[in-house]
Amino acid sequence: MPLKRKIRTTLNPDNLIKKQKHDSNQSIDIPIKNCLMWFRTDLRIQDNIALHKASTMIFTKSEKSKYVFAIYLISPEEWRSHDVAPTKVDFLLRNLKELKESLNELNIPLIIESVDNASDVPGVVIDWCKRLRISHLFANIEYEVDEMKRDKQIFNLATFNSIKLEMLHSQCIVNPGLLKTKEEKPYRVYTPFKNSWFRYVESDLSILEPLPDLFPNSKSIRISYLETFSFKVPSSIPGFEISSELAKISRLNFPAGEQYCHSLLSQFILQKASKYSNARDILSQNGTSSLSPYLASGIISARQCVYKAFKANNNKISTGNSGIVKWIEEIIWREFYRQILAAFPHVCKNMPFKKHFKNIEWNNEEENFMRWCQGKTGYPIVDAGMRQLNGMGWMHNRARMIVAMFLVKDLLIDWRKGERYFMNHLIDGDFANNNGGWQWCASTGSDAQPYFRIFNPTTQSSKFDPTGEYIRKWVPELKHLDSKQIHNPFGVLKGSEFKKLGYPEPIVDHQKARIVALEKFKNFCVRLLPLNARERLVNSNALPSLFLKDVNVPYFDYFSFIKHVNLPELWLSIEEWFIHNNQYFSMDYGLQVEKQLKVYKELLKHVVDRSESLIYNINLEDCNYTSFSVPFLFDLSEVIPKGSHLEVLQCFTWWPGEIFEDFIKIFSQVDMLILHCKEDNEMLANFLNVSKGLKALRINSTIASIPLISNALNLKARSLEYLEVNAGGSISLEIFSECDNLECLIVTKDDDYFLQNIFDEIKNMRKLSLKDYRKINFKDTAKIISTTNFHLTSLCLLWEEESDPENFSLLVSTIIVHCPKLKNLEIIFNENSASKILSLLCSCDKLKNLYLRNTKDWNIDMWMQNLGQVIPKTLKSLKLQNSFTFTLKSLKKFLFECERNSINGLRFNIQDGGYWIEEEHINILNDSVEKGILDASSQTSWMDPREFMQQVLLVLDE
Ligand SMILES: Cc1cc2nc3c(=O)[nH]c(=O)nc-3n(C[C@H](O)[C@H](O)[C@H](O)COP(=O)(O)OP(=O)(O)OC[C@H]3O[C@@H](n4cnc5c(N)ncnc54)[C@H](O)[C@@H]3O)c2cc1C
Repeated sequence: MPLKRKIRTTLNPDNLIKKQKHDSNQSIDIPIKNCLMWFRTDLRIQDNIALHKASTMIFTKSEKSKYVFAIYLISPEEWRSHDVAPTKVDFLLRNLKELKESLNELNIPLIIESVDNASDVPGVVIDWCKRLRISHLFANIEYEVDEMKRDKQIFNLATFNSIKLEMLHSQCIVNPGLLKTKEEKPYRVYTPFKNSWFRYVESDLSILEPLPDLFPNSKSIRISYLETFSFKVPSSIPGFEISSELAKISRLNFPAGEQYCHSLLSQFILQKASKYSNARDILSQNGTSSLSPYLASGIISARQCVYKAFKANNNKISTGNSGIVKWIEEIIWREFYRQILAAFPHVCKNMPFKKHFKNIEWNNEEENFMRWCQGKTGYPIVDAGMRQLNGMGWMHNRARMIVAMFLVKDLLIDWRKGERYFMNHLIDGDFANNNGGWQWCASTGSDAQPYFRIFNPTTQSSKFDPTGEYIRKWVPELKHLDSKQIHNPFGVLKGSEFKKLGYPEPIVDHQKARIVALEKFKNFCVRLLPLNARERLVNSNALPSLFLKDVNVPYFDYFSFIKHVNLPELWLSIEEWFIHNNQYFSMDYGLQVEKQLKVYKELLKHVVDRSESLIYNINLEDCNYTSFSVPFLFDLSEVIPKGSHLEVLQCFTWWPGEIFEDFIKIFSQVDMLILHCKEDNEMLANFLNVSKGLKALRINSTIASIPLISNALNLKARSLEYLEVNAGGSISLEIFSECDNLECLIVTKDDDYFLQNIFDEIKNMRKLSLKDYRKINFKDTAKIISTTNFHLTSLCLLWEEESDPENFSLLVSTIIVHCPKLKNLEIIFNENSASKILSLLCSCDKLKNLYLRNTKDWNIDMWMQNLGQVIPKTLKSLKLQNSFTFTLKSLKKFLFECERNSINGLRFNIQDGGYWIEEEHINILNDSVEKGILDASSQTSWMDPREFMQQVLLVLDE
């Protein structure tokens, strides 16, 4: 029997609403007497759906003797069991006072009653209903499991007492449960949820409009029910007291009341929202809205927030000002986590969203946990975050992510302990967001960080608190440190200086902790057909126990296996590996085995189902078209949705046309293409003709004429931004004269055509690379460079033979004049041109990477000694081909000059190790690494399609 997921349908909020409707259809309509509004996490009068409904019901009946009452129950036991922070209770009480006053102006009394036992809550509400002659009880839904259980009891009690309970959705703009995947399932991944959310709201923008103002009660209520106006809001609750200092800070940072909250929102939208995209991550900047306490307690609705943003964004919601859209997307995260809570109630029961993570063995070392809580871990950024939480009851989002990740991945402490500590201290403690945030950081949640992504706290610190201002504010022991020392004082300062700070040493070594964490988590995210997935399937009788053998590639019949496997369950175990692989699904190597393909295809279906926004990366280079992989590839259109986005396609032109016919049905866009041309292919040409895009193209190994493909590429030429031609011969290169937008051109193997045509108009060129040229000379190259309009940042000029030595000075002076932004230079030179290279270096004051090459062995002793004097301070990497040799003396002189010239952290690399290098060379180099002049490094040359894509992006994003 396959595994079945148990879902507790009775606690689904929509079921509760359906039940209300069902029961009310069956009972006689209850005559309206008075209405009671039960406030819970919705302490506002504006845009409060339940309150509005109650008020409208009384007003439309226009009966002066019928009224709306309001009630709030103080329930310390419930608060304790949900770890509500004292500072949040204080905030609630302050807001209750404001709410009471606002209601008072509408002649609505607010009854406040304390209930000692949580189980008494339903009875107390119904008692009040009886006392006040309530016929209709209104409340907004709370999605947590305990709250839903409580409301179910109230519903039964109310029905028994002939009171109609109306529960309404008011926490979200798009109610949980409304948006579903194509398979009618709740979303588990944020991005498709967000896209669907935008589509839904954009289809009817009136959803965003807040409700109109409330109708007041008739003043006569003050005569008939005077005593109900006399309730007082207590100023504190025993067991939830806070220190006077925290009370002061809390009042200063988070004043109470709807009015204040709306002025905060307006100020944010007016002054900060447009810069939100960048400012939101900088810890010392007050770049976020600080509205979370108000949203968490319902002082403001999400709809009011988004409506204001929408108006400021010229009535746009998913487009327009990027800062505003980003902010709206954060509110959508809030909606996402609420729908997760409603659809997967097991998250409320201390369970990870991905249940297979429940068996991780945590270290849970109490001492480490205490130090984390107190902000004494020795990692300044973590400590600053925790001290901000302890000091003001709130923490910046970036800091929340850093400290949470640190607790789980560096200290290997159960995320639930952190989640609880947060709830116990946050003024904005909100179960859905907190649980979602923690599970995201712990990699156990819906759309969580993959387990192998572990924040380095020191890097995070220098990136998001570059000046150290945030750390200085919260960790005063470090306030005198400069912006370099402050992120890692233990690593940077001398022992004695560090001791003087009175600040703790790091409790763990991040690098070691990272490795341990990876091992721990890896057990839960195994590769194809993982043991634990097999175990689960065996335990649930989905598979016979012979499948339990711990072998990497199990020897069993995949076909019968697949019949037994419950793929959605298996999917849970391997989802990290697929989906979080940068959102790319790569169909490459390992496709040869028919049975494996079958599994692969089934899994692909599940990958696709779970991520609408999946981007495909197809590498057909390794496929053998006589093998089984072909039928599988022909079927792709059954699996991959129409209109999908193909980011990189790597293929041979001799692949069967049917494959490309399939691609035409599926992909509407191809961004990058790596083409191995051997012959023409009509279907591939058709596919290129109908697909949009094509920013980058690499052509390899042309030996035959390919007019159809050439024509297709011709039409794409205008959009090309990156072009790499590693093919000589018969490809028709005329197309490239159309490449007006080209930013990067790499040509190996020459073709006369380039000389005459392509270089006329390359004004946008930022990277130019000419390799293995025979016919081109320095003069022509200089001419080409002079047309690039001063944009070039990378230049690579490699010839097999130097064909034009006399024009080398012209080339160098052209580079000097026309390449003021040059950052990367790769060039061949010899004895004759050596001095020119030195003068070139003198003028390249932005150079970062320099690769010097030669085609034959050459001793560069003299030259090397001068090199240290001229290399720019910006240089970070110097590579020499191993055909250059030099003595120890010149190496020392070079390093001495580098030191004198204040060169720091230069990566010095002799390609392929340099076979002539002796031990003494190595010792000298190591010495310089220790002194900080050099930085050790290595290099690789192999490049797979993913790297190709990264290289393209790097050039285009520069
Ligand atoms: C480990 C962890 C725990 C968290 N615990 C809580 C919590 O208990 N309560 C809480 O409200 N938020 C929580 N968050 C989310 C987020 O950190 C806060 O909402 C945000 O810092 C509040 O500041 P702001 O109001 O200035 O946010 P803004 O950046 O101005 O965002 C506006 C609103 O969008 C919502 N929002 C923003 N980011 C998120 C997010 N990542 N997830 C869900 N909603 C978001 C919040 O309601 C927020 O008020 C947590 C995040 C993490 C990583």
